[in-house]
Amino acid sequence: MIEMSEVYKTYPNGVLAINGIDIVINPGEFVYVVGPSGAGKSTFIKMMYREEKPSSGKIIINGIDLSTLKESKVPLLRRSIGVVFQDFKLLPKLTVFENVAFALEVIGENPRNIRKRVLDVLDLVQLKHKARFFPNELSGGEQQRVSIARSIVNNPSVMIADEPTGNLDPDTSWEIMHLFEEINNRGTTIVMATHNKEIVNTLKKRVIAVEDGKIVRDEARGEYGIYD
Ligand SMILES: Nc1ncnc2c1ncn2[C@@H]1O[C@H](COP(=O)(O)OP(=O)(O)OP(=O)(O)O)[C@@H](O)[C@H]1O
Repeated sequence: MIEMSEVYKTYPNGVLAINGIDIVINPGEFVYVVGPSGAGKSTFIKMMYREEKPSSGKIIINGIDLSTLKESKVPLLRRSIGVVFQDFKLLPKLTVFENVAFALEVIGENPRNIRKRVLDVLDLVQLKHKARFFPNELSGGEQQRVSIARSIVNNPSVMIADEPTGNLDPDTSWEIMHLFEEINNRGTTIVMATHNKEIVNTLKKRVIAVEDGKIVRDEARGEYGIYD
């Protein structure tokens, strides 16, 4: 479960990015975060994986209180949260297999388990046959599928995605969305910031709209709204 209460965030330059947010996201939900550019969507989701800290308020993820979480415990939190970005963030000098395996190597998993788990998730994203390729040998959609595989290899209960289809063409965006749906159907909670109106209005999910750092709309099967 994700819970925020009375969360505010002011950046060091004085910008008030989050202006009082209260929200509960239950296990297994699929939530879109929408709103105009600069509304605070990225800040909102960055606080969920402790990329940013709130200036005040409480954030609890899977029972972990992020406001009191020590810096040394952040890696532990990140293991229960998969993160996917618009620009994939793959390591260019590592193969597809190595990019995905990396997340398990750092936690000291044994090599046999790593191999099995990595091949399982590459199978899920249909890229097992490209395990030895390097990121620059893949299309954008394939790179995003690798980054999704990497984000779920630890079996996280929560997946956070910031504009995951932002760099992809419409057909590829749909493929990626179907993959997210499949992952969600297996029980993973998904919170996704997106500007993709067509997807939000077609693949109906809970919609949280953020404007000026506040939640202005929260609907069970919502619409994108009138943002660009
Ligand atoms: N690191 C930072 N330091 C200072 N101000 C920031 C920082 N990151 C974001 N901001 C500001 O905080 C506000 C919210 O930004 P945020 O990136 O959360 O918006 P967003 O809704 O994700 O926008 P977009 O849709 O364009 O990605 C904006 O005014 C932005 O300029």
